[in-house]
Amino acid sequence: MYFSATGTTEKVVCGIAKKLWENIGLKEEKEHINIIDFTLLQERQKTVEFSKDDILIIGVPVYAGRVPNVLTKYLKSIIGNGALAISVVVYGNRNYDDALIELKDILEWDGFRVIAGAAFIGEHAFSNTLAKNRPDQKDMELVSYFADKIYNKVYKKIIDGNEIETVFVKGIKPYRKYYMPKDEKGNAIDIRRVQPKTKDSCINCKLCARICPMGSIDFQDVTRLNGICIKCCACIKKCPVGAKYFDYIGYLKHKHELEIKFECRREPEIFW
Ligand SMILES: Cc1cc2nc3c(=O)[nH]c(=O)nc-3n(C[C@H](O)[C@H](O)[C@H](O)COP(=O)(O)O)c2cc1C
Repeated sequence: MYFSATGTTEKVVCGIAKKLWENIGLKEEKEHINIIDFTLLQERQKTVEFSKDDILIIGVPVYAGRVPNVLTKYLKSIIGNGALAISVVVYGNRNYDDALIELKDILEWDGFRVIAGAAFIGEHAFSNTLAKNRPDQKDMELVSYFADKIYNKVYKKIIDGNEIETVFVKGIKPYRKYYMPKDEKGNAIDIRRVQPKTKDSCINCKLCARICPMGSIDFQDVTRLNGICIKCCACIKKCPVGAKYFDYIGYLKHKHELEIKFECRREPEIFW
């Protein structure tokens, strides 16, 4: 299961699932694997329930150092019934702060047994240069290694007949506040009300309206918003003619600051 507005979380979660099912030796993958992409609003209106024999691999991007708050209600509605879970967060090379521990806590609240966790890095949604093209080949090698570790942990315990241990992941409780960017004078830059604009070059293909995770872009008039914008940047990064953009000065400064301050490559962290 994943939420992935710009595709990086999807790549990591599907990479782990693919390697895990290769290790298990599943041939007819469709019989055993169920992919739930809950990026779109209509998918988040369905109920999802697991059984004790399932393994869930679930990933969300890090927004403001936490699990995206618009997803909390949906994530808390998943019914675990004692299934095993692997929690994954993907962040844009700044930090994942308390997102991984928060996701693990939500899964436990749902009734899952969380046996592994990971924080991977994906190209930052705001930028075309920060963590560019990640997860890359090196990241995907670690994805495979992580899947091997999960396989060994589960397989060995099943053979030995022991309970599979739950995992400790990095993070602080109580969780820190949502990360808020600051201007040069130290004042908070609030980008919550910022909305994307549309250039005249828009070809009205409606892709942005179809992929908006909040269903907020008006289908009849794609320059209008009918709901909230979470700044996921799906409409910006996926527009075939580059017609969507943000021009709010505080947002642009924050993006520029991130690109400079967090230029140095960070590496994924895995826990099992
Ligand atoms: C609203 C918003 C807030 C974000 N906050 C953070 C953050 O706190 N730390 C960080 O390193 N990356 C942050 N990012 C970057 C995303 O975590 C990163 O781009 C991720 O790869 C996006 O996942 P996706 O491609 O699956 O949508 C943020 C992105 C958005 C859209």
